[in-house]
Amino acid sequence: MDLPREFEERMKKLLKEEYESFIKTYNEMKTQGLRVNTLKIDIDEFLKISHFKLNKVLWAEEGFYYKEEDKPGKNPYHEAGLYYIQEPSAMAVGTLLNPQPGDRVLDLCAAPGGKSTHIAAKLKGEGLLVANEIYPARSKILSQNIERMGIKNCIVTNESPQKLSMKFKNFFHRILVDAPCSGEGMFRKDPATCREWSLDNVSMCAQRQLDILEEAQKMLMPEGILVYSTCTFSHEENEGVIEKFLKKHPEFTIEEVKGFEGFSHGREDWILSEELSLRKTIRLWPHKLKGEGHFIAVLKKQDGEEGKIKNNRKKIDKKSLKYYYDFAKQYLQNPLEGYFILFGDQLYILPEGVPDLEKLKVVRPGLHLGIIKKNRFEPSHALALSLNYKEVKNNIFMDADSSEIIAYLKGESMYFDGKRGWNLVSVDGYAIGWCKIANNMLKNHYPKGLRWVGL
Ligand SMILES: C[S@@+](CC[C@H](N)C(=O)[O-])C[C@H]1O[C@@H](n2cnc3c(N)ncnc32)[C@H](O)[C@@H]1O
Repeated sequence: MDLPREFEERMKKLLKEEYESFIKTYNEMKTQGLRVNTLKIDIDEFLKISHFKLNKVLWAEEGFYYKEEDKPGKNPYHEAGLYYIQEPSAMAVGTLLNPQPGDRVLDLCAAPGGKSTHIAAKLKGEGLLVANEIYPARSKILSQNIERMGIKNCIVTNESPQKLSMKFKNFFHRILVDAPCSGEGMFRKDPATCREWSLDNVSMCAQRQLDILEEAQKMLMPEGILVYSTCTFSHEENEGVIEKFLKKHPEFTIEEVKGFEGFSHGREDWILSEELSLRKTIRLWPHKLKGEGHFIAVLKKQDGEEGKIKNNRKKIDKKSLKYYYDFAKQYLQNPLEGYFILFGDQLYILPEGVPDLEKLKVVRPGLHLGIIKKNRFEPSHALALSLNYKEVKNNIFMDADSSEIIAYLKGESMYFDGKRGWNLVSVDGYAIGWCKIANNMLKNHYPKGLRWVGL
């Protein structure tokens, strides 16, 4: 790989005798991983049904290395949300954040959603996840990934950290700042980051990271946990940012966390700091473990006030839900219930404990159920992916290695002898989308934007 000269020189100076083994990794293959979505399938069952050649990632029980030839990105199980393709080192962040069912968690820099979907799996459907992304186009991709993984208790916002912190004062039990960074740890995975690297950019990133952390800390409850992570090696963006943050916020301390084989500690000596607790931060190096470069700091807020959040939301008039209930009676074993909310004609169920979202740009205020049309209800793709086939009355089952499932994913209509009306299509028993049956024809409702092309 063609690395920036200044980057190589810096790393040589810092790593000294370790440099040779570090630099050799750039001639090796990048590591690739997938994380089983335990919201939909348990790990043993996944290992039984998938024919991938997988090896365990040490620091994430749901994480596995896969082999390129298995092409897990182009597989019906992927579309059914049975796993998320995630760089193995990145899985350490969810492990160390360690969210508990019932927690309120904020993922402040969330797109495309690797860590958010990991957090959601750990919440096991209980509690609240707010997944935020500042760029509109990226927030849509984040929302799609949340939906594919069948997550019900997540709202997706498209806001700046400043705007969010005005709303959610001292509200979250756990916050993740997976900060935008110079990406030095991802050069093998993403050569574009390598081309864009400069020392000026490193400094700019460090300032932006501090600004983001400043907003994040306002939203954390006392005793809450704030995890800061980057995928870069630069000490300015790692130990440097944490040192500056702690100086300004003595109410935070660095937590001692469970290490895993291959993890290294932070380098306070690289920023000439006497703050020895910086050693408790974690570094993941490609020459010491099977993964790309990462930095993780787990911080705890010792004191402060707990926030009170108002919720003046009016309950929705049940009459406007008539078409939803007609649909649910005809097609679901039991109607999904909860706190309903209508955004225009789009119907959602809000997760529990969501405060008033007024004045925020909300991409997805919870589980999208569908659209209330003039005289009927049309179920959403998100609803399909959040269901188990046992919750639905009409089902169509397809095998993962059948030509039918490929045709379905390509958006084709086909002859099919099934029950009239809406049917849930499943691959090996895992929901993948809707179709409608009429006159022995299957009308395909797999979303246009997700359809497979060129196979
Ligand atoms: C490292 S990526 C996040 C990856 C994500 N957590 C995951 O695991 O899939 C950082 C994200 O921060 C966003 N970002 C950029 N500038 C930002 C800012 N000023 N405030 C908050 N987020 C920002 C980027 O658009 C990007 O999506």
